[in-house]
Amino acid sequence: MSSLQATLMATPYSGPALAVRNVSKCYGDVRALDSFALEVNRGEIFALLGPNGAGKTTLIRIMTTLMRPDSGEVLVNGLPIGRCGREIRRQIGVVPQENSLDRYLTARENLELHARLHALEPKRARKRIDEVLELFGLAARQHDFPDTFSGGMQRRLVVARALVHDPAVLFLDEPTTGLDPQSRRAVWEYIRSLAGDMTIFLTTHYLEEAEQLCERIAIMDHGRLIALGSSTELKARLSGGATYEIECVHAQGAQRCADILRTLPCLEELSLSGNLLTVRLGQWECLAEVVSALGGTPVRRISLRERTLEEVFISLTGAEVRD
Ligand SMILES: Nc1ncnc2c1ncn2[C@@H]1O[C@H](COP(=O)(O)OP(=O)(O)OP(=O)(O)O)[C@@H](O)[C@H]1O
Repeated sequence: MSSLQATLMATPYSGPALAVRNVSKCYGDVRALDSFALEVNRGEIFALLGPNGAGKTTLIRIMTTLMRPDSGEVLVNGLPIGRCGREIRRQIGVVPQENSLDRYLTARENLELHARLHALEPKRARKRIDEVLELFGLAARQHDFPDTFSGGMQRRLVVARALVHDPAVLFLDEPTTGLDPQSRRAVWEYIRSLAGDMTIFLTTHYLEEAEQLCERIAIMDHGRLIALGSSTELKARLSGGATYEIECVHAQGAQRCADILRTLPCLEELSLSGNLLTVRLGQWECLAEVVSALGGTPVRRISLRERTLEEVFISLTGAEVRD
């Protein structure tokens, strides 16, 4: 162990779990990360979102010591990736996009192999493997081969494997891609149950997943951080007033209302589908004007349409499909 490692490990660390400072990485002409910066607090569940090709996997590969950045600094629990790779690998758990289980080993043997790779003392390994099998609802199937498992069970086994050595920071790269809604929710429950001491960093294409699990969400695109905050904070960034749905009892009434509402100065957008009107107002204060403009038209419901994280994501990263 170098003197730097010894000094860093001897000092109690109270800073962020992850600190990424001014990191750039190019593949030939492609700039995957461009002066990227981010801090993740200890014990936080944090999501990184971005369209295909935004640079998420590159960033995870750098933070998990699988790749060196061209420039910039990355600290994991205060340890610099360039000089303390081995110690960092001891402190992190990684759930890659692909399941990468050994199909010729049983579920338990997969966990035992991981424990040996991390040089866990056998008695401690046995206890820990029993714990994670129990925690992830896999104890009854521990002697079966992963090929006989459902997609959800295989994913749970991969997460369980990443936890065998009790990491301080857990990286999950698209943890629930390809799972049905029930299995996805089950994985969420397990992830939630880990929250507390462990820092969890996940990437996902499911915006609901980020919203359900994470205290803070970062959105990146073209290798840069473009937004950061809680889902409520991110939604509040969307400008453009308030959107209401007005459900009339009859389609004729909706058409008549649409004609009247179109004359109001505060109306920014209106769409009509059958008996449902969707109106965007410059300010929510104009709702009273809208209600009085409806006159005596029979209306079943007027409701505020909440902004979604997807709207924030699309407004920041554009609507075009990436290759
Ligand atoms: N080994 C590589 N060689 C060349 N270009 C690469 C390599 N790996 C990634 N890239 C490019 O770098 C950019 C960032 O890729 P990266 O895989 O980090 O994005 P991502 O956000 O993880 O995408 P996805 O959501 O599709 O997994 C993309 O333009 C990608 O084509």
